[in-house]
Amino acid sequence: MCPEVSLLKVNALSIHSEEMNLLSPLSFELTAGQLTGVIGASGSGKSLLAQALLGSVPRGFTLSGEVSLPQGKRVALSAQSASVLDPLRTVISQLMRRVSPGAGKRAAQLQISPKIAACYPHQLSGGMAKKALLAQATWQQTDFIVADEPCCGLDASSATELYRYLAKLASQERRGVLVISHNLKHLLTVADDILVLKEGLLVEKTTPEKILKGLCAPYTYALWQAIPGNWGRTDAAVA
Ligand SMILES: Nc1ncnc2c1ncn2[C@@H]1O[C@H](COP(=O)(O)OP(=O)(O)OP(=O)(O)O)[C@@H](O)[C@H]1O
Repeated sequence: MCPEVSLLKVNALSIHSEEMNLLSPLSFELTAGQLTGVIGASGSGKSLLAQALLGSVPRGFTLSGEVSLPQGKRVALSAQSASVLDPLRTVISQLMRRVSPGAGKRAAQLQISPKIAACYPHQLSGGMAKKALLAQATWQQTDFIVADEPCCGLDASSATELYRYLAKLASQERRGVLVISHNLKHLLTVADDILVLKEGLLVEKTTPEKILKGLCAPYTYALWQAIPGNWGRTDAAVA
């Protein structure tokens, strides 16, 4: 078994203006070879955190704090919206610009069909666009991948397949993978750690094991109770 190497350190990262805090100072570490989930209600700051990790903030806001990576390590973002794709290029021509050795194998795993490959962005369904966005991030062969809602819009079996693929990127390729998701049920299955955000604040960094035992913050527990099938349940230990 490979020893775990700390890959990415976040120290007091925040997004703010004179009037408001969008992301309050938060600190955590992400580890190579692990999949970390980010969960929280809509508007809790998940996408802002993803952008902040890559040094980007909304116009009029300031980024403070530090994101440090070992020298030579890089981060790729699989964005939430397909608007980041070049509207004038087919998916395959955009992917080939980032191609690297081994990309063919990953294309097969991600099942980028010839149909998706040949599409211009406006011709993609929501799920097809998600696969194209994730492929674009993984093909860059970076040491760290941030995937913002990679499975939103996918059918259940494609989503399960994609979560398994993300977990393999971490466990087999020893990459650090951060997955932002509304789907706590999937994250409980694949994540090593889970960051819980609420209104721009980091509630806690916890683990699926702790959540399933109910050993978590009340807000995290409420998210667990919101999973269809858990409504009204108070026995987290048998999720
Ligand atoms: N450009 C912006 N200017 C001002 N406020 C913004 C901007 N972008 C995001 N926000 C605010 O920051 C907060 C967090 O937004 P963010 O997109 O990170 O939420 P999220 O947790 O990813 O939500 P969702 O799950 O719905 O995608 C929201 O209240 C949002 O209104």
